[in-house]
Amino acid sequence: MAAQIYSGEKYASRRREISANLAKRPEFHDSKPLPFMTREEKILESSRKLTLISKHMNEIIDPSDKRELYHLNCEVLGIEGNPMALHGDMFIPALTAQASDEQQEKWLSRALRREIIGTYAQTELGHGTNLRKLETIATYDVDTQEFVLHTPQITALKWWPGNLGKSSNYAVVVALMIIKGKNYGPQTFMVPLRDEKTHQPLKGITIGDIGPKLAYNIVDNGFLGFDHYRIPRTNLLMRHTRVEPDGTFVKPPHAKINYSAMVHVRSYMITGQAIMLAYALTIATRYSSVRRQGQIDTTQPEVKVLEYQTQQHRLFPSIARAYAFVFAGAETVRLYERVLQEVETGNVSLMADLHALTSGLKSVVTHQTAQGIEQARMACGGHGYSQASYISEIFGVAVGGCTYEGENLVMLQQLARYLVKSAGLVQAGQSSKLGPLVAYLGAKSDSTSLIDRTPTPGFAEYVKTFQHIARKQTLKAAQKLFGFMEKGDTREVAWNKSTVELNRASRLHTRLYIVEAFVRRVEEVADPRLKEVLTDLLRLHVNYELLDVAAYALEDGFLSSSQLDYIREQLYFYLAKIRPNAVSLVDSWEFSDRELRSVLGRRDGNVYENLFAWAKASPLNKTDVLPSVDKYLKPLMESARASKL
Ligand SMILES: CCCCCCCCCCC/C=C/C(=O)SCCNC(=O)CCNC(=O)[C@H](O)C(C)(C)COP(=O)(O)OP(=O)(O)OC[C@H]1O[C@@H](n2cnc3c(N)ncnc32)[C@H](O)[C@@H]1OP(=O)(O)O
Ligand SMILES: Cc1cc2nc3c(=O)[nH]c(=O)nc-3n(C[C@H](O)[C@H](O)[C@H](O)COP(=O)(O)OP(=O)(O)OC[C@H]3O[C@@H](n4cnc5c(N)ncnc54)[C@H](O)[C@@H]3O)c2cc1C
Repeated sequence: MAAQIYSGEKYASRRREISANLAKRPEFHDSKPLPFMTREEKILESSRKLTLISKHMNEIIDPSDKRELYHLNCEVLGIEGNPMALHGDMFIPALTAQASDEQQEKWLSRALRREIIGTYAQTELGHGTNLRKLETIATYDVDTQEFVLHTPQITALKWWPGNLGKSSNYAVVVALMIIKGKNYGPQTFMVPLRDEKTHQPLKGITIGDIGPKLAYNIVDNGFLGFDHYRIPRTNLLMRHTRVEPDGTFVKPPHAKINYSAMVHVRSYMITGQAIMLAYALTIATRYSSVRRQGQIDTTQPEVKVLEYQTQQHRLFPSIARAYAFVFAGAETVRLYERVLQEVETGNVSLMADLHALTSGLKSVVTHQTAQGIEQARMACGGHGYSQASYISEIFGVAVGGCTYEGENLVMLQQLARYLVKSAGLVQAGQSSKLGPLVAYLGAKSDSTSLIDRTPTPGFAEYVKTFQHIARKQTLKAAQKLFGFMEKGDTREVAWNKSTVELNRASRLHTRLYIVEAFVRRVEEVADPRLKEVLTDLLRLHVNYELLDVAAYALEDGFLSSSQLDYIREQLYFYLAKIRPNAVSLVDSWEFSDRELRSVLGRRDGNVYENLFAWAKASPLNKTDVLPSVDKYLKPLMESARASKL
């Protein structure tokens, strides 16, 4: 199963080897539980481990293999981030996709060797979503052949970039490029921020950390201001866009090619989110198979809470989603890598498809992941609320994904643009022009679903039902938009009046894609035992998902209420059928205790002993009487007693 999760036995067994290697190297382990550390201690500890990784990485992994590096980071550094998180996730990808060969020679090679540390500085205090209205300006000075970076007002301060605050000495900065008074929109520049030797901010730079956040606090998200700060013309990233010495602008082959670092993260984060969901479910499912409370049969001992149907309903559909997301994530990464290669040869034809797909997936997956993690926390009762479970941290980190790389409700609209265009083609009788991801929009629906007509309906019936729902909603939402426009609204006003419906279409389209990705993967599985378990999980998934969106199919009679009852019964059947495999389904992700960082979710299942040992190790328990008691509580009680006398 691990080979299915990690797209092949090779990487699955490399993960095991890496974990086993690290188990023998205590210097790579957390020196104490992260929840017992202050933010400063966590940053120091993370930097220590980062240095070890840099020194010894070649002994443990193949550093050219991104997935091996990812696993090493998960084991050693964990999810709370590290001082070079953005260096790997965005700075290097931005240089790879946007710097010319010459620029790569100069900067990328140094970045890869970790001679410099970089980040991606785009968001500002006043603007994150609407990139065209960023306020940091880069004005070209023809005489000196330099760009002058400037922060004209407080809202133009860069705000949020990870590792900008304290760690990075370079950034890929996004600023509006002005040449001879003309605004050429957001462009990307390589900008030195700190002295390479002293790490002091360079003259003209104001920089610092933005303070603690919900989670992800090892990362020093930062602020940055420029005071007429000069960089050479050749610091504009020039793989696709160029500015000649005389200020002539050479257009890129695609207007949004500069957005590639964002598309990179959106493509990879689907897998990252699946893994965080699987972390929380591993903890909650293991704990639920240890925790005994209440009886189902009063003549029998108390049961494991995992025997309750409600607990299964709380956890198992999310287990199925984690599998679905990791399968969809693998497809997204393959598409991203293909588009990256094609863009190199000047072929930008798939950029729009990739953008639409990743915009939708990013939004749906992060939302459902956050919901699933929060349910996993509640599934652990009181102990889920303790940081010993580590689920609150996992939630805090994962839910950030709903906001970063484009706020979810905004990104759903990007997919909706694509769907509306496709609906326009259908309306115009040009369905043959639809891309493969939306070809179903041009097909004709059956009048009713056949879901309950055979003893075990094939997945095709479910897919057809999801297609029917997504098609109906897309055409309806597009019709709403076109209707407002026909009545005289501008496209923008009409769009705003239709966005709730448009975003519903985007979600349904994306959920259909996820179901199809799951079906595609299960169909490929050769081993019959594995196929049976995955098929059960997929059956649980399609029934749960369909029930969740059934209103769309009930309203036009595509599904009948008796079919809905059938779907419900199928769901309950598969909850029970999956129960004996539940712990194995989470164990198959093969997370070591080190990677999971959860006292509650440890593989040994000694929950109570582990929790007690953890509590005793809490810094508050180092002394019996705290200074706060000596200083305040004792005098308070003493004066109360004295006044009574
Ligand atoms: C291995 C690692 C894995 C784990 C990773 C975890 C790491 C976590 C670290 C967290 C780091 C976080 C970093 C950040 O958050 S960086 C900042 C991210 N910021 C955003 O995402 C901003 C969101 N806003 C935007 O992207 C754009 O402004 C937006 C797309 C919303 C609009 O842009 P714009 O106004 O320029 O465009 P329009 O809406 O007018 O659309 C015009 C057309 O352009 C098309 N388009 C837009 N973007 C793209 C693209 N990227 N590629 C292709 N095409 C694009 C759009 O669809 C329109 O097309 P049509 O006119 O044909 O409809
Ligand atoms: C953990 C974390 C890490 C980050 N790391 C980085 C980084 O490394 N580099 C970087 O540059 N940035 C980073 N960011 C910033 C992040 O990319 C932005 O916060 C994000 O893109 C959202 O933009 P915003 O803050 O402007 O939200 P806003 O756009 O202000 O969103 C506020 C509300 O307005 C709504 N809204 C906005 N526009 C529209 C619209 N057109 N239609 C309908 N509704 C709309 C949104 O849906 C939302 O409900 C990070 C953020 C976080 C939380």
